[in-house]
Amino acid sequence: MKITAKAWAKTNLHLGVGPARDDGFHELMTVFQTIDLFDTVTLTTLDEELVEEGSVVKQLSVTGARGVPEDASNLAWRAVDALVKRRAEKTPLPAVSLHIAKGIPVAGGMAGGSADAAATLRAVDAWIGPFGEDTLLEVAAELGSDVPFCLLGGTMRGTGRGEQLVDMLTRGKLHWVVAAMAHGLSTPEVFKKHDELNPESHMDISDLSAALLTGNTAEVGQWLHNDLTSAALSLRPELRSVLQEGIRSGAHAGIVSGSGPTTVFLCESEHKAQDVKEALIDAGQVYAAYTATGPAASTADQRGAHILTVSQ
Ligand SMILES: C[C@@](CO)(OP(=O)(O)O)[C@H](O)COP(=O)(O)OP(=O)(O)OC[C@H]1O[C@@H](n2ccc(N)nc2=O)[C@H](O)[C@@H]1O
Ligand SMILES: Nc1ncnc2c1ncn2[C@@H]1O[C@H](COP(=O)(O)OP(=O)(O)O)[C@@H](O)[C@H]1O
Repeated sequence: MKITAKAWAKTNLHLGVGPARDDGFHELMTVFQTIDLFDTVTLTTLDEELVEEGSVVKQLSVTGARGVPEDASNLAWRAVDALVKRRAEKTPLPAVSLHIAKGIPVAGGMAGGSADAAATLRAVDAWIGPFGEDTLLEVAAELGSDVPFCLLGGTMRGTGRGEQLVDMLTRGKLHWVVAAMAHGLSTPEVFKKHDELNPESHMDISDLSAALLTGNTAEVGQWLHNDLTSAALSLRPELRSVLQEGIRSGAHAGIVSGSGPTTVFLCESEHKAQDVKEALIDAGQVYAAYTATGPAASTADQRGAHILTVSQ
């Protein structure tokens, strides 16, 4: 059996970071949105080999990016193990291989690993499920704070450590430029730097929520905000001039995506986004730039991680 699932990248239209909790995570007030860069994960059963104990994953390969682990530390591998453990029956299963085709910048604040975990949960669910949406969401939250959102997609408010999700109403599509850097940033390091710098927390999303309802891009642009900006800029001072170049070349607003170092720019139209992308590439500071729209999908069954193909 061969199952391919797809999951979108995310950005945070608002990322308010509250105090660190006893478990080390920070209380968040965030607005997630999918944007239409994506990874796919293909799970293939290796029917000649049955596994009675330990992981059913025997191989993992990655194309489209460097620096992604190809062992049991990969979030997609961990997602298979975590969901297989939830089976009521403990009968042996065929071994599987995983292949990840990356289109989402790695360690870029765009939830690439979380997207792969979410796509893998959908693939395993199609293989040996159904487990039910509640179990999938529970396992997703065990795997990482961003994984539940990657499973559901769309535009959602995230609280707690980001795993408590509520749908948000939005109108129309937003046009984005995504500027990726050659080297990623570690999320825990960015939160650590944030704690050292201790900037003011912004936990009010009412203006952004109202702007999203109008569908007016300039207004949405006015309320984009990320509390991790000072930490990301302190670790990567060159992001300041990338942000300036995006605005100079015509974007309404630019922000660091999540923990960075990817930056995202909100533009009035697809045409304007193309101009901003070219200006960013010409300025020579970014590794790659893409145009994208958010929220990513136009049909309900594709808004989060979803199955693309199943073959016997
Ligand atoms: C910052 C955000 C914003 O959406 O995304 P990225 O920019 O990484 O994509 C997320 O909060 C990242 O989520 P995710 O990447 O799933 O993080 P996790 O694996 O759960 O946690 C990794 C580490 O990040 C820190 N962390 C994460 C979430 C949170 N609410 N508080 C934290 O302090 C902790 O140091 C934790 O050990
Ligand atoms: N499937 C995966 N794709 C990308 N990175 C992964 C994956 N599994 C584990 N990782 C590890 O997670 C780190 C963070 O990657 P990623 O999820 O892309 O970034 P972010 O947390 O900034 O959104 C990477 O440096 C890599 O070591």
